[in-house]
Amino acid sequence: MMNGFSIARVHGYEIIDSRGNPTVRTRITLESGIRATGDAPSGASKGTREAVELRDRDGSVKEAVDSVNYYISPALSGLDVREQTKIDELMIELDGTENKSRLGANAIIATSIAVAKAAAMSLSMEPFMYIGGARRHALPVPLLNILNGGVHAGNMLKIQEFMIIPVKFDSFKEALMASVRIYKSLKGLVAERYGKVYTALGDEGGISPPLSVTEDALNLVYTAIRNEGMEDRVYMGMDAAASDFYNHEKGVYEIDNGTKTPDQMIDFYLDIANRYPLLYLEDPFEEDDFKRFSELQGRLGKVIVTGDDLYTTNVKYLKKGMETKSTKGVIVKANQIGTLTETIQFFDMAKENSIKTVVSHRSGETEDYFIADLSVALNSDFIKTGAPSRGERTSKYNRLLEIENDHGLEYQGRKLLW
Ligand SMILES: O=C(O)[C@@H](CO)OP(=O)(O)O
Ligand SMILES: [Mg+2]
Repeated sequence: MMNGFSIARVHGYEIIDSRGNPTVRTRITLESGIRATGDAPSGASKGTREAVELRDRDGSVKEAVDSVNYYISPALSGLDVREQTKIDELMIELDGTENKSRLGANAIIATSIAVAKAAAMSLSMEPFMYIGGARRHALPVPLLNILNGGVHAGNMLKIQEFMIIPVKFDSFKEALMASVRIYKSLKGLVAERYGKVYTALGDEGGISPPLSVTEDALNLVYTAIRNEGMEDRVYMGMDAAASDFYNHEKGVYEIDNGTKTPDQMIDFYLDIANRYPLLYLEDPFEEDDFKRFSELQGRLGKVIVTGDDLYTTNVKYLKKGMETKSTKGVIVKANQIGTLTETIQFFDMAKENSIKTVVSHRSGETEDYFIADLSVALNSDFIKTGAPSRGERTSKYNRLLEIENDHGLEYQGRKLLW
């Protein structure tokens, strides 16, 4: 039956992401006249098990846009926009492949997000309240990637992300403002040590100084934390994104101007955790080495070893990770799996098993702040959304500030000190 919640039109078109690459935007128009959009973000250091982002040979996403306009649109027309699960399942069925390679995960996730936003709007609800329902809502601890390496930067650092984690604060705002001070202090340090010309930013807005050795980057970040007198309240994190510097033929990691065997990598991380206040370590090994993730997690105690490329937001691989006790943390990226429904299933499975959750952006983002709402909706422990310096990252931070300002929710930081 047609009502105000019925989908009148689903329209896809190309926009650009933060690297200037074309990506998919879906706009949903309801019979009531309400309109909402959803954008597909895009990764650079992708896991091989991710759902497929359809990209044409010329770099455009015209084929994915066609999927929205010629396949998804007619199938969704007339459906009640509040039926998120039914709509997501319909798109999965319409695609018919294991990895969403026919319609494209970019076409499907943009639509899935637009559906949720349109439903929230038509109920006059904040997206986080609509998606989270009766769940407890709280503000996540941000993992701020303030120094960039790997495939996100032009330097020779192999570790992709060096993060600060403002845990011991009473509010999200205080935590964020302290982090901004550390970020600025880092920028000053780099200018002082290498010259201002070296304060260029990487893809996620972190400084990308001309370094090649992990230790130098860690030292810079820790010095910035200490310069601000924050060493008792702010921890450190890294995303190695190790699949990107693993040499499959030789079975070694190419890092710090040399190579390390997987066992040497374990010692390398243990040593870092001994000398720095490391709380978080993402993708320390290549994406098939569940066994070493588990060994490292066992030996690192309280450090949250986290799987990103390891799981690709897919319950199938999370189950495997749980069997092998591979990690205490998971990255949650909606476009890795392709629908909101599957993303939430993955999130819930992690949470039910006491695994720490990190709702995350991609290195190619748009200004849409949807993941900020998603993190609050699901009561995620962390949000990973880059440095506090570029619009596509600050839109998420500013949305979290807005939610805190308007709803005064609790900050997850103190609770994390288990
Ligand atoms: O590895 C990661 O965690 C992400 C986001 O930081 O990078 P990308 O989107 O390039 O996969
Ligand atoms: Mg990662």
